[in-house]
Amino acid sequence: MRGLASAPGKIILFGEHAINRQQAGISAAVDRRAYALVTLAGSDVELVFRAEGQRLTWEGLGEFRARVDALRTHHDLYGIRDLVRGDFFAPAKYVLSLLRDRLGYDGGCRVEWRSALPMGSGMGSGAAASAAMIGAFATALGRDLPPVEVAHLAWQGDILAHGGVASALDSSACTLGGCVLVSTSWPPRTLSGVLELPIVVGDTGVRASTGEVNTRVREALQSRPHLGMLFEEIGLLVERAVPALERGDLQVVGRLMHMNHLLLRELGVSCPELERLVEAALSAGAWGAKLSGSGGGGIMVALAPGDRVAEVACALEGAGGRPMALRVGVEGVRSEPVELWDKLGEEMLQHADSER
Ligand SMILES: C[C@@](O)(CCO)CC(=O)[O-]
Repeated sequence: MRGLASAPGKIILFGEHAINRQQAGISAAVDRRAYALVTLAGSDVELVFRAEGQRLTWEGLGEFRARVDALRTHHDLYGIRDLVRGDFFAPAKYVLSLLRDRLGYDGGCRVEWRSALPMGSGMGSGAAASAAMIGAFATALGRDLPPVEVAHLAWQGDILAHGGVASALDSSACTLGGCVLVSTSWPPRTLSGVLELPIVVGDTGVRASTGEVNTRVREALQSRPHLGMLFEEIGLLVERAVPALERGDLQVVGRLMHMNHLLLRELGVSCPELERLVEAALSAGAWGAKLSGSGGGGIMVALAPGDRVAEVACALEGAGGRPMALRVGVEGVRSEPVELWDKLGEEMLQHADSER
């Protein structure tokens, strides 16, 4: 029995880092997807992504989960970071072990991924991979899991991947799709009327692990506690951004995005490459631009008047970035026909949504 599912990547419009300090944030799904194929057979668990692979038993997976749970109980963030550093599949293994309990399946399985999302770029590659795996597993078993439950399970993987503390910003957008407001109360709220945002994404090409950037932020806060003020200011921007987004006042949204960027820069998570791209986007007429994701590299997003989008993309390229024309607010996790798997070559992965 086989099941195929896909989940979109994400951008963060507001609130990265502050979201992990009691503030709200806003993320949106974008049309680059991760795909997972689950084949139910045998008795072992096999995980395969590109040249990497791991084979283990459910018992081994249970032991792994117990180790993670002990570290989480003791809030041992360095322990979690070290565990994950050396194990590419750690988040998937953790989610899979939770999923096994939820679905009551303990036969063998092989999970394979193909993804159009660059890793360490701030596009939610990990959350999308988890969401797609959960969706594919449920599909293979002919079961239906409510999207909010998938989002919650995928979030558990991000907690590991992000070094012990993660928000539901990535997992919510990658699972529920659309544009979501994530706050301290569960579940996240889907924002209405914001599907056609004229967003241009610029990739710096610099890769940074969210877990490592999060650790740097935590250490910076220990030595300079006054930086904590920045999170409250970001929270205030989110409060203003929600109504502006819902009434379609994109000029205001753009200005608020840029203010968010300045606060993130003060926090120390920007880098020269991101600064160059943000500056280029603004000079080319964007209403606003900011880094998106944990920072330290990865992507930035610019919100621009429709007739400036091409110019902004051109400016990003001129400043050394790779512009991406992405649709924002696309569908979340979904089952796919299994036959699609063999067609997922490089070209298809780049345009997987637009070709449907
Ligand atoms: C930096 C951060 O806020 C965004 C990661 O995409 C981390 C998190 O939300 O877990």
